[in-house]
Amino acid sequence: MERLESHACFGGAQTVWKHASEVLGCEMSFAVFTPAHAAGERLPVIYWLSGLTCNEQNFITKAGAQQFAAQHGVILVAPDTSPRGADVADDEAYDLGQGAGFYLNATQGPWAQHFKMYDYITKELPKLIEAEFPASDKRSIMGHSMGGHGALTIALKNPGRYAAVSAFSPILAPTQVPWGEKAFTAYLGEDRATWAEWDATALLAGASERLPVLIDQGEADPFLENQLKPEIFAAEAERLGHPLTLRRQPGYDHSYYFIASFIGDHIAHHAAALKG
Ligand SMILES: N[C@@H](CCC(=O)N[C@@H](CSC=O)C(=O)NCC(=O)O)C(=O)O
Repeated sequence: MERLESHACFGGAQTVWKHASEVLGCEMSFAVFTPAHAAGERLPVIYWLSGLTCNEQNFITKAGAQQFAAQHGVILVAPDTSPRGADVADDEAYDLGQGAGFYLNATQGPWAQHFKMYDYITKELPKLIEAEFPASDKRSIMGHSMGGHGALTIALKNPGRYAAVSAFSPILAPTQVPWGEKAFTAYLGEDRATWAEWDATALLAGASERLPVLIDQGEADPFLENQLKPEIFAAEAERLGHPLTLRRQPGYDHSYYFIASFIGDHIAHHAAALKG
């Protein structure tokens, strides 16, 4: 593991690291904010999953989350959104390939060789974080857009592993919208039956844990109607009695200005669950 950046930040440290990922078969960068803490203290960890076109930098430079993590004594981990490199499959479009890993395990060529973001986020990364940083095994997960959906699917597929889950402007029914249909066809193939295990709305019915979901959604988000579709997820959550707080925020768009406006609420929500 190599440290690429280190900055004093709200009494703690914002660092960026590079390591050779066995699961993804490439070098990966990830960011870690570590608040001030006592020697030997182990802190809970919130994982943040970013959206299309992002890498580990977007969240740490735009969301303003560190001040709240410092207040609550939680570590923040923000990985890149896909495998990267000249040897890794890619596409010219912003919504497929590098920068668009969708937090699933691809089964189709040419993607299957490296695009195993689900295994990376749920297995390899937490193992590394809990071995190399002052991190406990208490974890929660949140994200934005493609990453908001990734956070939801990962929490739903791993009952008991995450103390809390939340999302900003998540893609909520990817098997029914253009971003998801395009990516799932490429990564998982034409057989839609194989898509359901990676769709948050489809996963709700089989969830064995009714972990409360917090979602913030901007009403002025240009992707709201065609790509995000919170109404589909909300209807399924209501049908199943799955606890959901869906906050529709008038005037806010899809950007990190929106995330920065409400990230304090999300970190407080996660900290309460992680320390409860
Ligand atoms: N370039 C595209 C849209 C790209 C975009 O809006 N990316 C979002 C995430 S979208 C869902 O996963 C993002 O987080 N961008 C990075 C940022 O720092 O804002 C287009 O123009 O349509």
